[in-house]
Amino acid sequence: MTSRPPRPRERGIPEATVARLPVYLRTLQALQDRGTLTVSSEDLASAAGVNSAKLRKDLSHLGSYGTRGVGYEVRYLVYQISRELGLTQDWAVAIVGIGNLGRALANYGGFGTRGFRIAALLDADPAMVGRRVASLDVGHIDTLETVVRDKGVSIGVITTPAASAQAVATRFVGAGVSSILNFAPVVLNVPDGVDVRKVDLSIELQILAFHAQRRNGDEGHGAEPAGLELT
Ligand SMILES: NC(=O)c1ccc[n+]([C@@H]2O[C@H](COP(=O)([O-])OP(=O)(O)OC[C@H]3O[C@@H](n4cnc5c(N)ncnc54)[C@H](O)[C@@H]3O)[C@@H](O)[C@H]2O)c1
Repeated sequence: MTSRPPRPRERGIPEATVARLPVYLRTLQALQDRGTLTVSSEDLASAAGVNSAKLRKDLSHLGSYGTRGVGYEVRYLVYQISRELGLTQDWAVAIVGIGNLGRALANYGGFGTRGFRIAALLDADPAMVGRRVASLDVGHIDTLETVVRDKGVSIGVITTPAASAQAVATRFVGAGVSSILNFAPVVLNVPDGVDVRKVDLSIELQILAFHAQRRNGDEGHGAEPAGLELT
């Protein structure tokens, strides 16, 4: 597990710089929304209302110097500033499939304290759409792309039946979500660069059953010869 990066003050970043970082961030996010990939220090400085020498000095405290002739990469700078401000710890999560399991996860209060915010709940069943679960209105699966964009969803949780899971995963990936937690009993195909974690309680139970069987067998028939292991 990685330790948290030192906070701005711990790293000796001047308070005046820290105070300007949210201004740069807001400006950069507006550029990002317009699809801008890179920005020169002059353009960023004028949009943020500071002079460009000050801006370059501020960003140098973050270890960000830009590239001569290109400027700063907007997306990376958004990430760097967010990280400095400690904003990267909030992960917006969308759950798709608000049945028994999806509802249980949505109602679990422990995610928020760990930086995971359930930002959206989606389902395909018209009887479920519009219902209120865990203080959120369940949205229709057809709105997935909009919801991912508007809520900044970075982790997708799939709790649909197996037959729907691949289609949901494909839509998550298409919407730019590159971290998926899959509870459906199916192997998902995703492109390189997308992380899928699969949770399967039945596998855990089978492992427990295996050990319990060995324990019971040992009690009933005497200990196995030392060194005999299943491979
Ligand atoms: N990983 C585990 O340990 C574990 C444990 C229990 C259940 N599961 C799996 O989790 C999944 C959900 O189980 P459940 O008991 O909550 O089922 P459920 O039938 O109660 O809920 C499934 C929900 O998914 C919705 N849905 C179906 N197709 C959809 C689609 N294309 N888009 C959006 N929503 C869709 C349904 O309307 C329903 O609300 C199943 O795949 C089940 O096998 C996994």
